Amino acid sequence: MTTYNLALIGFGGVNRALAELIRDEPQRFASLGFGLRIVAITDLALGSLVQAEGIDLGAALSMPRGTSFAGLPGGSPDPRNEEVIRNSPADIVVEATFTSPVDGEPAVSHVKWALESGKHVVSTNKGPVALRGTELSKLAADNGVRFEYEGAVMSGTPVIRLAHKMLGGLKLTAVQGILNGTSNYVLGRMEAGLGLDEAIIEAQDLGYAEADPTADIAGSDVRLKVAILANELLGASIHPSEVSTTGIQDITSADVSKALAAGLRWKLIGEARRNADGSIVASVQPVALAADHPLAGISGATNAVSFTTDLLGAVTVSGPGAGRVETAYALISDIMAVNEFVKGAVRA
Ligand SMILES: NC(=O)c1ccc[n+]([C@@H]2O[C@H](COP(=O)([O-])OP(=O)(O)OC[C@H]3O[C@@H](n4cnc5c(N)ncnc54)[C@H](O)[C@@H]3O)[C@@H](O)[C@H]2O)c1
Ligand SMILES: N[C@@H](CCO)C(=O)O
Repeated sequence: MTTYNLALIGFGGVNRALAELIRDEPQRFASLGFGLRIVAITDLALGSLVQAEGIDLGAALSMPRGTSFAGLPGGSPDPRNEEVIRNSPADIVVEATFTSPVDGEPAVSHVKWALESGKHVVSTNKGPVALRGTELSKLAADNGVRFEYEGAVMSGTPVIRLAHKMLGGLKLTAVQGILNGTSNYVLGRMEAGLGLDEAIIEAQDLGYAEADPTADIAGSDVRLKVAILANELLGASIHPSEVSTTGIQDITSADVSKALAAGLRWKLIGEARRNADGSIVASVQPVALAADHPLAGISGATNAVSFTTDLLGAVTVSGPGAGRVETAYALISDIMAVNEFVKGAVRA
C-alpha cells in the first residue's frame, strides 16, 4: 500500500482536524487504499517542524499556546515555508493558511513552490484558486502533478469535482447559492435575537469564520467562491473584482425581524450567469427570500448551490459550508483524487 508523505502549511483549525483524523483513524485511509504520514508542519505561531520518519502528532497537536516547535528534533521557531515546501520529503503539500482576497499571497507562492518541486498540492485556500487558478493548474500539469482544491467552495460538500465529473454532459448557464457558512449562521442567530457582533463571535468559536471575519460578513469570501464557480463551471475567466459585491454588514436586527414578520428570510446570495451573448454577470448580495424559496430553508453553516442546466433544469447540492472537520474532509477527498491520478499514471 502506498503511503503519502504530507507537509502541512498552516496548522490552524482545518489542518489540525486533518492531523487528528490521521492520528486517530488510520483505518479510514487504509480502506481507501493508501496511508498518510505527516512529515512537516509550518505555522506562523509555531515555526516549522520536519521529521522524515513521521511527526509525533500527539506532541505536535498538544503544543501549548505561546510555545514553538524549536524545542523538538527537526524544529525551528520560524515558519520556513519555502525551505520546507521545496526540500522536505513530502509528496503532497497541504495548504491551509489564511485566505487573502486581495492577491492570494503568500498562499500563491506556497502552491507555486510545491508544484515547481514536483509535489502535489491540496488546498482549502480560496485565494490562489480564485485569483491565479488557471496559471497554477497549468503549472501543475507542466510538472506532472495535481493541484486540487475541493474545499475552496462549500467546505467538504462535493461541488467542484462533482460538477466536473457528473454534470459534464450538460450545458450549465448559471450557478446560484448560499456559499458562506458564517454569514448564513449569523443571519440565523440574528433571527433568534442575537446582535451581529455576538453572532460573529459564536461563528468564530465554531471554526466557521475567516481569520478576519469581515471577509465573511462583507461578502469578499463569497465573491472569491462565485469567481471560482464561474471560471470552473461556466467557462468564464473573471477576476473576483468583476463580481459586484454587497455583504450583510448593513442588515440590522430590525431588518431581520421585519422580514420574518413578513414571512421572509435574509440570505446572502452568490450568483454567476451566462447571458445569451456569452457574457458572464456575477454578483453577491443579500436577498430577502420568501419562505417557500428553495434556499430559504438553508440554515446555520449549511450551504447550498443550484446549477441551472439544459437537460435537468435546476440541480441543487446542499451540505456543510464551513467547519474544521468538514473542511478537513475536503482535503481527504483531494488526496483521494491525487491517489487516483498517481495510480492512473502507474498503470499507464
Ligand atoms: N474553517 C473553515 O470552515 C474553512 C472552510 C473552507 C475553507 N477554509 C480556508 O482554509 C484555510 C484555513 O482555515 P482555518 O479555519 O484552518 O484557518 P485558521 O485561521 O484556523 O488557521 C490558519 C493557520 O495558518 C497559519 N498561517 C497563516 N499564514 C501563514 C504563513 N504565511 N505561514 C505559515 N502559517 C501561516 C496561522 O498561524 C493559522 O494557524 C483558510 O484559507 C480558509 O479560508 C476554511
Ligand atoms: N469562512 C468561510 C469558510 C468556508 O469557506 C465560511 O464561513 O463559509
